[in-house]
Amino acid sequence: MSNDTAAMIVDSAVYKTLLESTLAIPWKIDWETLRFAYIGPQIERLLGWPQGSWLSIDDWVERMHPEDRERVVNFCVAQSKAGIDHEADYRALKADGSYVWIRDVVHVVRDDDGEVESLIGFMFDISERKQTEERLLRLQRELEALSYQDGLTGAANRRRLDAVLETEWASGRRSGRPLSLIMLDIDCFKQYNDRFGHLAGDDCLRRVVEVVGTSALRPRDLLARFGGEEFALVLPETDRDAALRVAQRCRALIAEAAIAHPASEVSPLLTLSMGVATALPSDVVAPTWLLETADRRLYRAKQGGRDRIVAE
Ligand SMILES: Nc1nc2c(ncn2[C@@H]2O[C@H](COP(=O)(O)OP(=O)(O)OP(=O)(O)O)[C@@H](O)[C@H]2O)c(=O)[nH]1
Repeated sequence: MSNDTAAMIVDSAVYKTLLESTLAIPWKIDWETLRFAYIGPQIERLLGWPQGSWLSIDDWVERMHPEDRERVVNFCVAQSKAGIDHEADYRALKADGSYVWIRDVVHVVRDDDGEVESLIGFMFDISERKQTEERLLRLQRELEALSYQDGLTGAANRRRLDAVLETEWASGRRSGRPLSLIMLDIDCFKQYNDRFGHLAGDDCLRRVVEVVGTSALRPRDLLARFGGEEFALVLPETDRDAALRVAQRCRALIAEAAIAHPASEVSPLLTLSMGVATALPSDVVAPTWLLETADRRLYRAKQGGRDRIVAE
């Protein structure tokens, strides 16, 4: 044995030890036969399938989450055919039936003629990273939801109301369907607070949201807290008569809820005043027209003695 050969044998033993002692799992696939030429023994520790059970690319495909399979296989095959190094994240099936997130980093090896000869790569266990990513995504979604929600009542907040009004206005302009808005305000709420205290006032606001929330039943309807004890109900694709019926239902539901309000000037039970506005969204009038008109009508409902609806 020459010194060079002996050195090569020592080198390959060193490489093998190095490869098989890393957390990343090395592998090699022969491109012509699509069979595993090698896979690190660490694979058994990670996935539970013995080293010798990885025979062909089919074993790799079958041990992949069905939802990831098509995307990952199509992508890897296309990149390999094009001779492009690539990486893919997917869930690998463990022998116990659970899944592990894997990042496969693939190098395409070509022969002297430039033909693809084999694929070599490393599989990395990225479950922890994925879990962190998912946690962050969940937090982000929660934060997003919170930033569109009124903290006290859980109704949509002013920001969400403005955004929904804009999109529903645009949608109404396309569809030619009317958009309605009801402004609702609790009657003599100052006296309620004065009588029962601010915390009881907060509870009352929550209760009103709960009750009014059941009066508009379509998925696109939106109840938002406009500020203080004033709320807005957005009713897409709803004409004036239908909006008036929703307002009447609100009034009836609040009466049915029978929230005691002995300090009210209007009734011993809590009541609402409402202004209803309907528009055919067009380029001429802005969505603020709805807010202003409903608010003006609400003011007239207050002036007219409260506990009433003004719709024109
Ligand atoms: N508890 C509580 N009260 C609030 C909140 N926001 C606004 N208010 C109270 O709502 C009351 C609104 O008073 P006004 O604007 O005079 O209205 P009102 O007493 O309902 O009278 P009318 O609307 O004319 O019937 C004030 O006392 C505010 O302090 C809140 O988040 N919680």
